[in-house]
Amino acid sequence: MDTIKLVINHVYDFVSEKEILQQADNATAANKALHDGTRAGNDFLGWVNLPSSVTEDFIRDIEDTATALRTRCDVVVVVGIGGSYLGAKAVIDALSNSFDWLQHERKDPVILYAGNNIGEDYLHELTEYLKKRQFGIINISKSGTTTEPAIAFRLLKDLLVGKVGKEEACRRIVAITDASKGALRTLAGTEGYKTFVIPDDVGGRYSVLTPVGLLPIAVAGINIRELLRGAKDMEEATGANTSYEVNLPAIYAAIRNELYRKGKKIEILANYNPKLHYFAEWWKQLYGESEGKEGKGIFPAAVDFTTDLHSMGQWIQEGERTIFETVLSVKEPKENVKIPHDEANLDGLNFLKGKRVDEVNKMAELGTLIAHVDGGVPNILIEIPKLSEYYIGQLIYFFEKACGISGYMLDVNPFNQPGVEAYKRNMFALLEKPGYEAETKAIKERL
Ligand SMILES: O=P(O)(O)OC[C@H]1O[C@H](O)[C@H](O)[C@@H](O)[C@@H]1O
Repeated sequence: MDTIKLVINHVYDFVSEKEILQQADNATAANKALHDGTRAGNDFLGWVNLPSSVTEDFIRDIEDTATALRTRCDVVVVVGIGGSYLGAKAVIDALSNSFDWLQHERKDPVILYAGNNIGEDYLHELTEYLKKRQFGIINISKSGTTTEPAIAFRLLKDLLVGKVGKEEACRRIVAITDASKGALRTLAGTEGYKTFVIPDDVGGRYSVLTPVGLLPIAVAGINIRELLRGAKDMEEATGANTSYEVNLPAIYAAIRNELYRKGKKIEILANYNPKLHYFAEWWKQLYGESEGKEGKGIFPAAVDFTTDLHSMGQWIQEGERTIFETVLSVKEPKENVKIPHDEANLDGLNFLKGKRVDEVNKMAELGTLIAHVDGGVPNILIEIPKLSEYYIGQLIYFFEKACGISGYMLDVNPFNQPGVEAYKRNMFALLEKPGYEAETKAIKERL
């Protein structure tokens, strides 16, 4: 299999090869536990064999539904928060033209997002824009009770029904939620929306290869078969019996845990391709919610280079030495752009004439890697041959698998997120939600 590569020699000044090898048993046991279901959170392991268990009927259903939405809509709004939108946005942004929404004579609908914030102006501006468009909605919520998407969906549904009538609106709304529980399931049943199920044993942040990610991705015109093929190949290459030396997620998980033990408390995921910005946002949720608990866990941060070398670069080079970097390096860009000659040469850059822009980017990447390692920042490199469905599929499964292994090596349950409830309880108490009377009284006394 042609594959993404893990380059680890730039951590050796901080964690030795021997120390990495010493983690073989731990990492392999953690990987095995994900397959055997013998550790905490074993009711949320549906993602482990997901790529290899997808059926042709399922893919067709997704593709047919996507075609129906594509036929009726110029714009499709993905309503969801956290794991219910980040995976789709990560993949769509990685594989689409950067100026996608500005293209005229489009063949694919524009994908917009709502329900991932409670911004009043955002919702106003979105609904104003949609008044003039033929739009549809993919409403995604695993629990079916999350406040942010529920508010956005109320507004968008009202707008759509008012614009095209109940019957047509029903053809343009798809709900993706739990098989039986939650308000969204009930609503979809009453209204007769087309629905897809988020499997019980797949948590939100591991759900990009379920309809949660696949439907919006297919609507955007991206090949989900290739995405799944990449993920499946990575699933096969990282099975329970794969030996540690060639098990990329196990090695990555082991290194980051060793670095953490040595005081590297923050991991910065860096990219040199602006299309990967949201991939890092997806990764942040995956690792942040999975590992940040019980007073433990690496803090996942992200930067876009070279953009952020002109802002965060100073901190990374010379700030507190508690960080390490994981760099996403895309080998081959899709296009070929050469730097032109300039007669006046006022910027002094004629020495670059005729060189590809990517050559400059690659030298910035190499120069930064050397500078950061010299400055005390260990670097892990993930080489991606090119941004394609197939390799993004590999990368998704790689990071999911590594996250499960890493969480078990840290001795936490990587599949729950109890801490997320704290703000919700306070918000509901402050909003005087029925049933929260005692909490309302208690919180108001503190104000
Ligand atoms: O899909 P939903 O149930 O609406 O949840 C959406 C998101 O919000 C929750 O509060 C969790 O912290 C996330 O893990 C989840 O992805």
